[in-house]
Amino acid sequence: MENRSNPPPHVLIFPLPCQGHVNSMLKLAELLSLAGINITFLNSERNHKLLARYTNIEDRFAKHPGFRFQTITDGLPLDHPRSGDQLMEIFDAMKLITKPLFKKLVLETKPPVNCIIGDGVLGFTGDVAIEVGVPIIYFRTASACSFWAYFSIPDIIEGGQLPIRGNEDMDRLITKVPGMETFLRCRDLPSFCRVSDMTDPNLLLVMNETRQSPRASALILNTFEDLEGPILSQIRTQCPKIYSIGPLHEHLQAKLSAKNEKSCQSSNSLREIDRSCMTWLDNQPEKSVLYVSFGSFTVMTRHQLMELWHGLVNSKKRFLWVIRPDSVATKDGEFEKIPAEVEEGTKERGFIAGWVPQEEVLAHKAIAGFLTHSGWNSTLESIVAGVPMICWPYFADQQVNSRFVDEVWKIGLDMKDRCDREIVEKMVNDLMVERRDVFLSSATRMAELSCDHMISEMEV
Ligand SMILES: O=c1ccn([C@@H]2O[C@H](COP(=O)(O)OP(=O)(O)O[C@H]3O[C@H](CO)[C@@H](O)[C@H](O)[C@H]3O)[C@@H](O)[C@H]2O)c(=O)[nH]1
Ligand SMILES: C[C@H]1CC[C@@H]2C(C(=O)O)=CO[C@@H](O)[C@@H]21
Repeated sequence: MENRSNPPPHVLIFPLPCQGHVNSMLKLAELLSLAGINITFLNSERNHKLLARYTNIEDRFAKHPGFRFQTITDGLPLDHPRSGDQLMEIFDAMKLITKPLFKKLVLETKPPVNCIIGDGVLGFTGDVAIEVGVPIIYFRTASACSFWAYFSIPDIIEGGQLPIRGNEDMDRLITKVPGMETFLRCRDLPSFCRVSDMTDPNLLLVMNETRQSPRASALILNTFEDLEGPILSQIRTQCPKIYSIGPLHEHLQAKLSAKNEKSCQSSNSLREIDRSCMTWLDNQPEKSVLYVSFGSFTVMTRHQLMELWHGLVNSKKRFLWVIRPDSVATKDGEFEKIPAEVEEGTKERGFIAGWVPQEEVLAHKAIAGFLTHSGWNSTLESIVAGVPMICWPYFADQQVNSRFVDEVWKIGLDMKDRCDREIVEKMVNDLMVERRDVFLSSATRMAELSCDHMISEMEV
C-alpha cells in the first residue's frame, strides 16, 4: 500500500528502440509495475505507434496507475529500414538528436525520476544520469557470455589475438576471454570483431559502450545462474552488482498466471502477428515440426534463402518458417518477395508466415526444434520451452551465443558461417533424428533448471 509521505520510487526505463531490446525491457517494466513501482517507459515515436497498432499495451499498462509511456525520436527518418547493414546508423542518430532531448525530458519529468534503467548499449543514458545526478542502472539485453566477450576485446587486441587474419584464421582459439580459453574461436567472437581495422567505428562503439558499464550502480542481465554462472562470476570482477533476473518472459508469465491474467496478453510485438500458424501446428503430430526464424533484423540473400529452403525440403521434416517482408535483400538494398516456387513447394510439409506469436509457437507440442539466428530472446525462449536449436547466427552477440548453445550447454548445433543445402539437411536430421534423444534430454534438463531457479526465488 502506498504511503503518502513515502511514495514508491519513480523509475525511467529507456531501451534501444529495437524489437529484442523493447521486448525484454517492457517485460521488466511490467514486473516492476506489478511490484508497485512507478514507471515511465520511453519508446521511440515510431515503435510506440507500432506497439499501439499491433498489441494491447495501452490497455495492459492502464491497469498500473503508476505506469506511463513517453515517446522520443530515435533521430532517424521514418523511412529508414533500421535493419541489416543500416541498423548501426541508429547509434549516431540517437547520440546527436535523442541525447539532448532525453536530458531535457529527465529534468522536466514530474514526479522527479529517482532512477534510470538505461539500455547498456546506450551509454549516453549514463552520461545524462551522471550530469543530472540521478542513479543509473544498465540493462544489457544480450547474454552474459557476449557481454564478457565484448568487455574483453581490448585485452584480446593487446594480446595480439585480433585482428583475424583472413578466413583460414577463423578456427584459431582466443585465449584472452577469461572463462572461455578452451573453446572460443575467432569465428565465435561478436561479429563486430570480423574487421581488419581495429579502429572500425562499430567495433569501437560496442567495445566502448560495454567498457563503460562499471560506472553504473548495477547491471541487469536477462539470464540465470544455472545457465551462465561461471561467466557471471567473471563479470562480477568488473561490475560487482549484477542482477541476473532471467528468464524474464517466464517470470512475467508466472506472475501473471498467479494473478489469473492471460500470459499471451503480454505481446510486445512491433509487427502484425499472424496466428493462423497455430491452427496449422494443431494439426501436426507431436514433436514433428522444425520452427525456423531469424529474429527482427536478419537480412539474407536470395541464394541463402534458396539453400535454406532446399535443405529444409530435402530433410523431409515438417517446418514452420518466419519470412518477414524485409528478410531477403536485393543488391540495390530493396526487399524481395518470397519466390513463387518456395511458396508453392512448401505447402506439402511446411508453413510460411510473416511474423508469429513465437513464445506460443515454441511452447506448442508439435515443435521439435528451432533453427534460429541465436538472438538472446529467442535463445532464452527456446531454453524455457525445452526446444533444442540449430544456430545460424547473423551478427553481434549471436556468434557467441551459438557457440555456447553447442559447446557449453550442449542443447543444439552451431551452423555458423555455413548455409548450403547439404549442411542444412544434415543438421536438421542430426537434431531431429540421429541425436534427437540426446538433445531432447539436455534441453529438457536446461528447461527444468530455468524453472527451478524461479521456484526457489518465489519461495524466498
Ligand atoms: O515471428 C516472430 C519472430 C520473433 N518474435 C519475437 O521477437 C523477439 C526477437 O528477439 P531476439 O531473438 O533477441 O532477436 P532480435 O530481434 O534479432 O534481437 C536483437 O536484440 C537481442 C537482445 O539484445 C540480441 O540478442 C540480438 O542479437 C539482436 O539482434 C523474440 O522475443 C521473439 O519471440 C516474435 O514474436 N515473432
Ligand atoms: C545493434 C546491436 C549492437 C549491440 C547490441 C547487442 C548487445 O550486445 O547488447 C546485441 O544485438 C543488437 O541488438 C545490438
